[in-house]
Amino acid sequence: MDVDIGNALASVASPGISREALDRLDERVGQAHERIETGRENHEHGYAALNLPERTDPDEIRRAVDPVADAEALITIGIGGSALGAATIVDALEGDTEMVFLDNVDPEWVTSRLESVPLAETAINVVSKSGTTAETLANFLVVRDAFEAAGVDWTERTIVTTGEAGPLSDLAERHDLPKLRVPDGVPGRFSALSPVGMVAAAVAGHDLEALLEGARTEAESLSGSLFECPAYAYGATTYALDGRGAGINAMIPYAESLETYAEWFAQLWAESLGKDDLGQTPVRALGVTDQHSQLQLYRAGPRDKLVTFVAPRERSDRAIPDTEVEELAYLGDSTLGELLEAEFEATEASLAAAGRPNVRVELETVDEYELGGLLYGMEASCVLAGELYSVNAFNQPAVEWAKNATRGLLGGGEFAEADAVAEKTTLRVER
Ligand SMILES: O=P(O)(O)OC[C@H]1O[C@H](O)[C@H](O)[C@@H](O)[C@@H]1O
Repeated sequence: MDVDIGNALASVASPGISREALDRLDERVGQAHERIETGRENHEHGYAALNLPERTDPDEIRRAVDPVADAEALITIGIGGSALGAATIVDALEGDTEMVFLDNVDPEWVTSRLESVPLAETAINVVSKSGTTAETLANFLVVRDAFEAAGVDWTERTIVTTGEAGPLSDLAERHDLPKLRVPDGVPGRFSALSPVGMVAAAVAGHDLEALLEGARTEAESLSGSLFECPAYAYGATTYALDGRGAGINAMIPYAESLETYAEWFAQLWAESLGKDDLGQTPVRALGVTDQHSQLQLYRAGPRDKLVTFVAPRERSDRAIPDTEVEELAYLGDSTLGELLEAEFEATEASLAAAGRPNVRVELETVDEYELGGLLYGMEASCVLAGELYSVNAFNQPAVEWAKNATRGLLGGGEFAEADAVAEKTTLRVER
C-alpha cells in the first residue's frame, strides 16, 4: 500500500500536524520500530503476528480443506477476529463458493442463513482461538444439529481452527476433524494472514501464496522512519491527529469489495488502541455510497475526525451508455469507474478545501497480493500506534467483563459481573 498524508498536514487541515512536529515524531517512530523488531525477533505475544507471512504454510491449509474443496457453500462460524479477516478476504475477491459467516446469534438471521445453502453441498469452518466463545460454540451446535436433521454427516464436512487446547480442540479430536492451529502469540484481530483468515480463502480457491507475498513485501518496508514506510506513516499520522483532536477515524474504502475490510479495520483499531482512556474511534463508511449520507458531517461537523480513504488505482470498468437526455450527455462519455474516481477525487479535495484532515491509502488493484499488503500494513500501523500511545495493543480486557456477565446470566458459573445486570439504574419513559 502507498500512503499520502499531505492532507493531514497543518498547512492544509485543522487539526493537522506541522512538518516540524512530524519530524520530531519520526524520532519516536524510530524507537518504536526497534521495540517492534525486538518483539518480532523474540516472537513476543502480539508482535509475533507481524511474522505470519513467514510462518503461515499454505500447503497445510490446502491439505486441511481438501476434503471439502468442492463444496458449493462454506459456513464460517466465528466472531470478531475469528471471522472478520476471513470475511474481508473472501468479500474482496471474486469466488464461486457461496460464503456464509455466522458471527451473530440472532436466531431469525441464523435460521435464514442456514436455509440459504444446500447443506449436503456445504462445508463448515469453525474458528475460535479460545475455543470457548459462547456465540461461536452455540452457533456450531445449532449448525451441527441442522446438518444431522437434514441427514448430512457434518463430521465429513467440518474444519476446525483453534488454539492448542480447549473444548473446540477436544471436539475436533473426538470426531477426527481436520484441525488447524491459531498460531501462538497472535491475537485474533491480527490473525487474518494465518489459517484463521485463510481457510475460507482456500476453499474459494484464492491464491494464498500471493496473499502472503503481498504481506511480505509490506513487512520488508518496515523501517525506522515514517517517511520510508507507508504503514508507519499511517499509524504515526493517526496517532498525531488523535492527539490534536481528531478522535474519530472514518475509514472509507472506494471499492464495494472492501466494505468488509472497514469492519475488520474497526475491530483492529478499537480493540487494540481503546485502552487507558485513549484510542481513536473507528467509523465505517463506503465510497461513493456514504458521500450521500455522511459527507455533510465530515466536511462541516465538529473538527474531531480524520477521514481515511482506501482506493485501488486499477479496477475492471463498465461504460455508461449514451443517452438521448441532453443534461446527461456528459455521462455517456465516461465509465462507472471514471465516475467513481471523479467522486473520490472530488470528495478528497472538498475535505481538504474545508481544512478537514484526510489520508489516502492507495492499492494497485484489489487482488490477493494487494490485499495481503493492506491487511499487514494496517496491522503494522496499529502496532506502531500502540507503541506511540504506550498501550498494550494485544489484549482486550474490557471485553471480558460482558462475557463474564453473560456466562453468569446463563448459569455458566459464578460471575460477580452478572450481579451488576440486575442492579441497573432505570428511568423508564413509557407510552
Ligand atoms: O477466537 P475467539 O477466542 O472465539 O474470540 C473471538 C473474539 O472474541 C472476543 O470477545 C474478543 O474481544 C475478540 O478479540 C476475539 O477475536
